[in-house]
Amino acid sequence: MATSGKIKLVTFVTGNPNKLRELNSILLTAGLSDRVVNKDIDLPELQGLPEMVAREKCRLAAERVGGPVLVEDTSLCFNALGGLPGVYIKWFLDALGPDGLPKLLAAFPDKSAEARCVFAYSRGPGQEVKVFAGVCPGSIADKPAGDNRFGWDPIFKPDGFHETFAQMVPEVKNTISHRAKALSLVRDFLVGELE
Ligand SMILES: O=c1nc[nH]c2c1ncn2[C@H]1C[C@H](O)[C@@H](COP(=O)(O)OP(=O)(O)OP(=O)(O)O)O1
Ligand SMILES: [Mg+2]
Repeated sequence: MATSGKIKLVTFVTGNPNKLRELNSILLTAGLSDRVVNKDIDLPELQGLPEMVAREKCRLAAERVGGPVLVEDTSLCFNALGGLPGVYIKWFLDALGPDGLPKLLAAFPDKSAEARCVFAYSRGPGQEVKVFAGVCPGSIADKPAGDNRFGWDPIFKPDGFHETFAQMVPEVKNTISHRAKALSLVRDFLVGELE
């Protein structure tokens, strides 16, 4: 376990292959994708504020892996609902599906929303946890549109675009998304952290 100096590899702990694919393509352009390896460990997720969820996930991942880890937690916040479903989006999506989510906003004229991504990094068990957040403002479409490959992508339209994330080519999503914004901070940090 590295406690000082530089590290060789970081383990990105996630069970979500779509997150992994996006991370790899975003970090590839920075020449860092071969320094991040994946492990699918089912970690318990404390619920609460997004940053705390990511920090706790990271602390547990570091204990399980015994070395440098990266995790992330993603939220989808509907402004008319005071930020809900937020960190609970996974359970709302599982229960309602992408076509059920817009119905939560049926009674509200305000369809605005924010996609939020918080990455958390630690060098190992008991080590400091650093967080990197990215936000993408947008709105919730009335109906799903596009490729139904990744979560709520078919109902989220980022501001400035007429398409949902699911209708975009990956290069565009990966330039403007919540994950891309958080990963640009992660990338700058990892450049100094990796040997
Ligand atoms: O860019 C995205 N576009 C569409 N959907 C997304 C995105 N990013 C996460 N999602 C979905 C996955 C999960 O239903 C929920 C977040 O929950 P979250 O706990 O962070 O993800 P997860 O459990 O799938 O993977 P992990 O093993 O990293 O915890 O939103
Ligand atoms: Mg999860």
